[in-house]
Parts: sequence; structure tokens; C-alpha cells
Amino acid sequence: MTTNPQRIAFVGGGNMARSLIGGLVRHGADPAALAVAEPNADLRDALARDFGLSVHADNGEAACGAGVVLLAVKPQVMQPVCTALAPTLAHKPLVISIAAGVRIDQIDAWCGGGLAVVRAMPNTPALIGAGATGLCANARVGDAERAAAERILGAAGLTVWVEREDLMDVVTAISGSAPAYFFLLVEALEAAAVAHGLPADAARALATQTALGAGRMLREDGETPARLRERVTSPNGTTQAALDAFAAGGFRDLVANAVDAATRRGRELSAGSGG
Ligand SMILES: NC(=O)C1=CN([C@@H]2O[C@H](COP(=O)(O)OP(=O)(O)OC[C@H]3O[C@@H](n4cnc5c(N)ncnc54)[C@H](O)[C@@H]3O)[C@@H](O)[C@H]2O)C=CC1
Ligand SMILES: O=C(O)[C@@H]1CCC=N1
Repeated sequence: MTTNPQRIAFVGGGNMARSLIGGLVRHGADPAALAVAEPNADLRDALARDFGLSVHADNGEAACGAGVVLLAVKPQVMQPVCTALAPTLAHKPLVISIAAGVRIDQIDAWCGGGLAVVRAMPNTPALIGAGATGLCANARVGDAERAAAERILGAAGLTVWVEREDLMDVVTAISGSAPAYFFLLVEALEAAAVAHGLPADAARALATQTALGAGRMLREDGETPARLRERVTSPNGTTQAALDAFAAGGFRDLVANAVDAATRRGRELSAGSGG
């Protein structure tokens, strides 16, 4: 077997793998240096058609000789997938896992031990190059491996290194899972507008564009979120009335509870009570 340090093998070809592969290809990665293993034949065909990379039904075949093996399966199947792959990883590639709640030491042990492992937590906006990914590495990850992990995840958006692995569960709660919170807010705004008589398509368009505009201001204006909020809020005006209603409903506590719940669930997954 020849090892090709440039070759990246994805194990699991679902939503997140597709997002990351799309980012790499958009950034000029050579599809010939990319492989994916995926049991679902329709997904394999779609990945081969859309990106021109090599697709495999067998995980070991895809990972064989790869310089980077990126594990993109669900947390619940991570252990059997890694254990079965371990003999193929004897050449000690860089292993990157994007699974929620699966610890670096678990990945390392299941994959045979002694590996450089990066745990990454991306999110679905990676699909359009607007992802946010938290990264954490074990001590075997050197500068070259860090750069490789940053290049792969960075092709799909922003990357932030976190030095303490125990913080990865809260990263999962505030970026990995969080697109869903913003989508929920837009759903709720739409429903409220429709209840007031606004046509559904107008409600969708206005709420969606407002989410985009607010997101861009957060990134581009340079002001704090609090200051941006204050700028919208005229004294005794409509925004103040809405914010008072949010406060009366315990909005900040509700968000804190949601982040606690997601963080706890991440810890449960890593403790193996995943289900
Ligand atoms: N969906 C999200 O927003 C995010 C997901 N993640 C993590 O990414 C990972 C993948 O999630 P998704 O892409 O959303 O799930 P998904 O279900 O779309 O993809 C997982 C893929 O793994 C394949 N698979 C199942 N058993 C396999 C096996 N034994 N060997 C190889 N492939 C196998 C499935 O057929 C599926 O296509 C999970 O660990 C999740 O925690 C991380 C960040 C965000
Ligand atoms: O819901 C989940 O468990 C995964 C991890 C972060 C986003 N989706």
C-alpha cells in the first residue's frame, strides 16, 4: 500500500461530508485526491456525479493509504466504524472526526491508538461556504496536521481552535446545532406574521432577508450585538415593545436552557449513553 499524504478519505457521505467536499472542490482541491465511503448507493452516485471524486462502499478501501481520514458518520456508529477501520490506519494518517460528543481519546483508541486526531464541529452553513467550525487537537497533531485540518474545514467557512476539549460540547451547542435555532426563530416570525394576515410568501421573504441582513451586520459592522440591537430600538417604540415581551417570556433564560440541554446531550453521547 502506498500512502498519499495529499489524499483525503471521507468515511460517511451524508450531509456534512457533502458540505465539506463541496467546500474543498470549490477551493480548487483535485477531486482525484478525494475519496468517500458511503453504504447508500444513491448517495455514492450523487457524490461521484457532482464532484467527480472516487466513491466506495467499503470504508477500508476509501481510507487505504490516505493522508487524512475524515470520519463523518453518526456518533452512534462511530465505535464499530473506527474499530473495523483500525487495521487500515496502521500507516497513522491524520484522523479528523466531526461527530458530536465523541471524544478524541475514544476516536484514538477505537482507531488503534497512537494517532494524531482532530475533533471538529462544523455546521450546515458549510454547504454554502458560510460554516463555522470549532477545532480541537490531541498532542500528536503537529503544525502540518493543524494546517491540513484548517485547510479542510476552512474551505467551508470560519474555523476557531479550542484548546480545551471539554469546551467542544458547548461549541456544538452554540454553532453546530445553532443554525436550527435561527431557523426556528424565522419559522416563528413567519407564523406570527401570517397570524396577523400577512401572506405567507411575503412573511417568508421579509423574515429571511432580515435574518440575512442581521447576520451580515453582525459580521461586517464591527459593533457588538448589544449595540446593534440598541440602534434598532427607538425609545418607547415598536422594538422596545417586542423586546419587553421577549424579556417577560424569559428569552435569555430559555436560550441558556437550550444551550445547557445541547451541551448535556453532547456529554451523554461521549459517555456512551447515546442511543
Ligand atoms: N448535521 C449537522 O448539522 C452536523 C452534524 N455533525 C456530525 O456529522 C456527522 C454526520 O452527520 P450528518 O452528515 O448530518 O449525517 P448523515 O446521516 O447525513 O450522514 C451520515 C452518513 O453516514 C453513512 N453511514 C452509516 N453507517 C455507515 C458506516 N458504517 N460506514 C460509512 N458510512 C456510514 C450514512 O449512510 C450517512 O450517509 C455526525 O456525527 C454529526 O454529529 C456535525 C456538525 C453539524
Ligand atoms: O444534532 C446533532 O446531534 C448534530 C450535531 C450538531 C448538529 N447536528
